[in-house]
Amino acid sequence: MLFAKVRRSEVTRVQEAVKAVALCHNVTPVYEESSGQESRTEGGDCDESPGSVESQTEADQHYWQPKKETCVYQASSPDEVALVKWTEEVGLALVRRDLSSMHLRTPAGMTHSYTIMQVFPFTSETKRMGIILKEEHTGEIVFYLKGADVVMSGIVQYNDWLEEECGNMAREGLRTLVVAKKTLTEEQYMDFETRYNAARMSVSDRVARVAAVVESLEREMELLCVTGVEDRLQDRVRPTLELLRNAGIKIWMLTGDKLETATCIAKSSRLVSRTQGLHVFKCVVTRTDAHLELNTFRKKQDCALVISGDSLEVCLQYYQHEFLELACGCPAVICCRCSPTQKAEVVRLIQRHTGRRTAAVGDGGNDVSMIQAADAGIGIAGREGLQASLAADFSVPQFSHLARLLLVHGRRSYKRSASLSQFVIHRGLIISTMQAVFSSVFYFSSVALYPGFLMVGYATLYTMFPVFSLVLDKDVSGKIALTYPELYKELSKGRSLSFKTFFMWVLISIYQGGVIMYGALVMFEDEFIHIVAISFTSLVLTELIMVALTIRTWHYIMALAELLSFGLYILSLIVLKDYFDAEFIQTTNFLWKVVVITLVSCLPLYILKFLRKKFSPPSYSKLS
Ligand SMILES: Nc1ncnc2c1ncn2[C@@H]1O[C@H](COP(=O)(O)OP(=O)(O)OP(=O)(O)O)[C@@H](O)[C@H]1O
Ligand SMILES: [Mg+2]
Repeated sequence: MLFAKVRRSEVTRVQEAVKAVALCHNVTPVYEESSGQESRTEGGDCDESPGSVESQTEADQHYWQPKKETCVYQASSPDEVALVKWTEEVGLALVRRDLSSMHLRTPAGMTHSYTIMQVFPFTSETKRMGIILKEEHTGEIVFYLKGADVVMSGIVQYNDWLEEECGNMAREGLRTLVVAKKTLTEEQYMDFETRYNAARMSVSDRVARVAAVVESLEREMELLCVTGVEDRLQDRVRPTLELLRNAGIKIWMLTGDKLETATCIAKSSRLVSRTQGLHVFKCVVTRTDAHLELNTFRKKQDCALVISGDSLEVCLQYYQHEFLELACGCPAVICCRCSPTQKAEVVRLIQRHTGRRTAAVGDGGNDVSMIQAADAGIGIAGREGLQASLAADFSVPQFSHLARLLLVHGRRSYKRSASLSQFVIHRGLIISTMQAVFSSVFYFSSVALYPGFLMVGYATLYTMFPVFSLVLDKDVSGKIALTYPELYKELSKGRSLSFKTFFMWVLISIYQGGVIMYGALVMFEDEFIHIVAISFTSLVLTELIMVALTIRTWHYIMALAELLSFGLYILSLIVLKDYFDAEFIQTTNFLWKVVVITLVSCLPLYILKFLRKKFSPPSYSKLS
C-alpha cells in the first residue's frame, strides 16, 4: 500500500517535470513540407491579444490531422530546442504554438491546450525565463520558471539535492537548467496581473518595477527537475585552439555558463591542457577576500585561471591593475557566469591594460556587445541565430575557420596593407623630392618640374596598377601559414609597419628622388631641355622596378599590371609630343642615360635586399 503510494507520487512527479519542460520555453514548431520548400510559422509574429483563440478552431483541426510535413522546432536557444525534442521523444510533443496558446499531444493521442497568460522572456541578466499558463481543460493556472541554478536555488523550496546534482551534471560538461513550478489560484493571478500591468504602465523605473512584480511571484516554488544538455564542441575546435595558441594569441573564454561546465569545456577543448594547473578563484565578496585570493593566485605559476563573473567584478573594483596583470600573464583565463555587459567590459579592459589588439568570437546574442567592443569582432553563424554574425566584422560558419581567417587572411592582409601604404608614401615622396631638388637648384623658384598631364599620369596610369597589384602579394602559401603558426607570431612585433620601416621608405624615396634629379641635372648640362624626358622616364621605371623588387610571389595580374603601365608609358612617349621631343627619345644617348640613372637609383637597393636575404633571411623565405 505504502509502496504503491510512493511509486505513484514518483510517477506523477516525473510527469509533472516532463510537462514543465514541454511547456516552459520559447520554442515554436514550424511545419515544413516534405519537399523542404515551404515553411509555415504559427503565430510568432502576429500581434494577437491573449485569449482570442476561437477563430482558430478551423485551422487547429487542419493542423491536428496527421500530415506528411516534418516538424522543425525554432528557438533562439538550441538548449530549449533540445529539451522540447526530448519531451517529444518521451511522448509529450509540442504540436502547435502561437502567441496565445500552446498545444501538447500526449502519448494517448489526446491534445492538451494551454492558454499563455504571460511570458517572461529569458535575459542574460535574470538568467531565467518564466511562463504562466492556464490549462484549458481544468482551468488550472500554473507558473513555470526555468533558469540557471544560481538564481533558481534562491527561488525554490528548500531541498538538499539541487546543488549537488547540478554540480555533478556540470562536471560532465552539461549545461544545466533548473525547472520549478507554482500553482496559482484565480485570485492570486488576478492580483498579480493588476500589479504587473500597473508596473508596465508606470512612467519611471519601469524595468525595475516590472522586475519587482515578477519577483514577488518567484517565491517558494516547487522544484521539479534539473535538466542537462550536452553542449557539443564543433568540429576541430581543439586543433584550432592549439594553432591559435602557438600563433601567440592569448585566449580568454568568456561564458555565461556555470563554473563547472565552463571548466569541463575548457578541458575538453584543451584550452587548458590536462597537465596544466587550474586555479579556481574562490568566490570573493569583500576587498580583503579579493586581496587574499589574489595573493594565493600570485604564488602559482603557469596556471590557468577560472573566475566567476561576480568575483571578477569585485576584483576589478578594488584591484583592477593587479588582477589584469596576473590574468594577462596566465596561459588561459576562463570567466564564467559573465553577463553580456561584463564580457564587453573585459574586452575593453584588456585593450586598455595591454594596448594589444583584441578579437572577440561569439555565436549568440549575448556575445554581441563583446563582439562590438573588440577590435575585430568575429561572429559564428550557427544554431543560436544570426545576431552575433550580423553584429560582427567577420562572419564564419565554423569555429575552426578562425585559424584560416587569422593565420592566413589576417596575416596577409596586414602584410599587404603595410606594403601598399608604404609604397603609396614612397610614390608620393619620390616625386616631391625631385621637385624640391629642382626648385632649390633654381633658387627656389616655383616652377613645376613636370607639366600638366605628366603629373596626373604619374599618379594614375603609369604607376597605379603595379602599386595596387601589391594587394595580391603573398609571402607564403596558405598551407604553410597554417602549418607554421609561428609565422603569425612574428607579426605581433609589428615589424612590417613601424617607425623604422617608415623612415626606411622615406630615406629610400629621398635617395632615389635625389639620384634621379641630380643625375639628370649633371648628365644633361648641355641638353637641359630634355631633362623632363630623361628624369620622368627614370622615375617611372624606378617605380615599376621597385614594385617588382617588393613582390614576393608573382601573380599573373601583377605581371599584367607592370606590362600595362610600361606599355602605356611608351605609348605616351610617342603620343604626347608636347612633352617629349620625338627625335631625342629615339637616340641611344637618351637610352643609356636613362638606364644609368635608373640603375644608380635601384641597384643599391637590390643589392641591399639581396644581401639581407642571404645573411638574415626572414622566416617566411626559409619556409617557401
Ligand atoms: N532559454 C533559457 N531559459 C532559461 N534559462 C536559460 C536559458 N538560456 C540560458 N539560460 C541560463 O542562463 C545562463 C546564462 O545564459 P547566457 O545566454 O548568458 O550564457 P550561456 O548561453 O550559458 O553561455 P555562452 O555565453 O557560452 O553562450 C545559462 O547558463 C543558463 O543557466
Ligand atoms: Mg548562449
